[in-house]
Amino acid sequence: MVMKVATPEKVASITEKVWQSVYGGSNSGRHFYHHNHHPKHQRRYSYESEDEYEDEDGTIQLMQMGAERSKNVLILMSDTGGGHRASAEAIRDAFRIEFGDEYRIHVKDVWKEYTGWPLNDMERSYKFMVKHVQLWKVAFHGTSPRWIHSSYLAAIASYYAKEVEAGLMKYKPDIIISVHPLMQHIPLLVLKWKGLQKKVIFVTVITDLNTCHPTWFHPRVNRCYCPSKEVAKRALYDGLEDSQVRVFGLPIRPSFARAVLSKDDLRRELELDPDLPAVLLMGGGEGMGPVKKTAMALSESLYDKDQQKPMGQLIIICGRNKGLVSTLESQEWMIPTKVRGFETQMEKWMGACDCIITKAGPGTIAEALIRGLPIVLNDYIPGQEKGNVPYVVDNGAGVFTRSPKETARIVSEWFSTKTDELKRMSENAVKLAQPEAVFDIVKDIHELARHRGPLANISYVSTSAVTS
Ligand SMILES: CCCCCCCC/C=C\CCCCCCCC(=O)OC[C@H](CO[C@@H]1O[C@H](CO)[C@H](O)[C@H](O)[C@H]1O)OC(=O)CCCCCCC/C=C\CCCCCCCC
Ligand SMILES: O=c1ccn([C@@H]2O[C@H](COP(=O)(O)OP(=O)(O)O)[C@@H](O)[C@H]2O)c(=O)[nH]1
Repeated sequence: MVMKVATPEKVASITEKVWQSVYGGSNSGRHFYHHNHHPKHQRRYSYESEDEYEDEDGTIQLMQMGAERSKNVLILMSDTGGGHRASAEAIRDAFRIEFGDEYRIHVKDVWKEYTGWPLNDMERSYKFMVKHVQLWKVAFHGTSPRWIHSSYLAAIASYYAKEVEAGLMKYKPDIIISVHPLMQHIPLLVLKWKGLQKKVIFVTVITDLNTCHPTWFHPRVNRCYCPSKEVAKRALYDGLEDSQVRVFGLPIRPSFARAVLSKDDLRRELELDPDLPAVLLMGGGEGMGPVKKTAMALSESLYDKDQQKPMGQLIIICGRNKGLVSTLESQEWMIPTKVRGFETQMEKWMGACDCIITKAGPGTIAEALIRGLPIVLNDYIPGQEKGNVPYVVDNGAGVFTRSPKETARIVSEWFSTKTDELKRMSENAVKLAQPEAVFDIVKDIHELARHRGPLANISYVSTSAVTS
């Protein structure tokens, strides 16, 4: 039985009252802990027959003695781009849909919460590096050899061992899922040093479609979920065994996979023109790439000068790029145009449109394929996104051009003289889509957990043994 009661700081007194109402009498002999985020605080985690800790929303969870305990799943991610969080949330939602209360999911950037530089600042460092493309190229390719990244990450692991340990143990994970290239080596080393490697299930879910960085492949994971055959080949080449590798697709939010959406209804809801074909323009979670130039070119090309009326409409989603929103909001448009910031219901905007223009982000590509949107790729980040271009183009689901004018020309042809090409690409996109991937992944993890038997008796005792 799981009880939800009120929240954080007065934990001990409230919790004691609830314990009394559940068990009666005193709670002596049981441990109640204040969850202080500071890593230096020593904690003791007892995990056998009762359980109490803070939930995602700050609520305290109590488990009754002898009751079947929900299994804790910790999903490790970082907001370097928008794709890792989107995949993590997709996995969380699929667990809830498939298994309800059987699993308790925590989506966390443990590095940010618990460690120090450079791990706690990856978002900013990454943004800086990808803005200076040459720097990112050197970092990406320079760290590809295993001996370089393994020794680098091992050094960081030993420096931050205690903090990482505290960050992981706060969630008492039975299962750890990494959806980030830099979150295999460090946690696996810390688990090994703590003697927990065989008790905690550790899986990697790769969120790059093709040319991913070798840090994704760690030989000691229980499973490595690859989104494509190309990535699986790389995993096997890098030393993983067949038994570790599964290919289901890239995990996309269930709202994309299972929603039945009508374009007419969506256009009404989103206040779009009901009849004009619509193009969606975006640049990942951070609004990257040549968005402004492309928008201006589209405003020209989708205006029919002879008939003096628009032949299409434009929706621009800028993600977290607030500067881009304000620049675009101050422009004048010749066609109906909507400028939006970060949207939480991407499936609706994609469902209301007829094609998409985006940089080669794997999340956006996989979502667009599910919605059957032909794709114009207008940019890619060197390294991990480079291989996404042939993935889309060679499968006939889209085209690649860096030129905003060329992009605008292609879209205006799709909306006028080349509607058959648009239709064909849309069909190819649907063929390539893997909407069920996220469900296949969580079912496979569930099977792993079932075969592992009862996971409930891991005794998490925070010690200084790791660092010493
Ligand atoms: C001998 C030559 C040495 C070269 C000198 C380099 C020094 C090290 C500096 C930086 C390390 C760079 C790490 C590169 C590995 C990156 C692996 C990778 O694929 O990362 C991708 C992610 C971002 O995710 C992607 O986002 C995309 C969208 O924007 C898209 O969605 C894609 O699909 C996603 O996969 O990148 C990162 O998370 C990089 C974070 C950079 C952190 C930089 C910290 C700087 C300082 C020290 C490094 C600490 C970690 C060391 C790791 C070194 C070994 C890999
Ligand atoms: O306003 C926005 C913009 C983007 N996204 C999501 O952010 C992810 C972007 O991931 P991608 O891999 O395409 O690129 P990244 O942002 O990692 O560069 C996708 O799931 C998008 O649907 C979103 O939810 N709202």
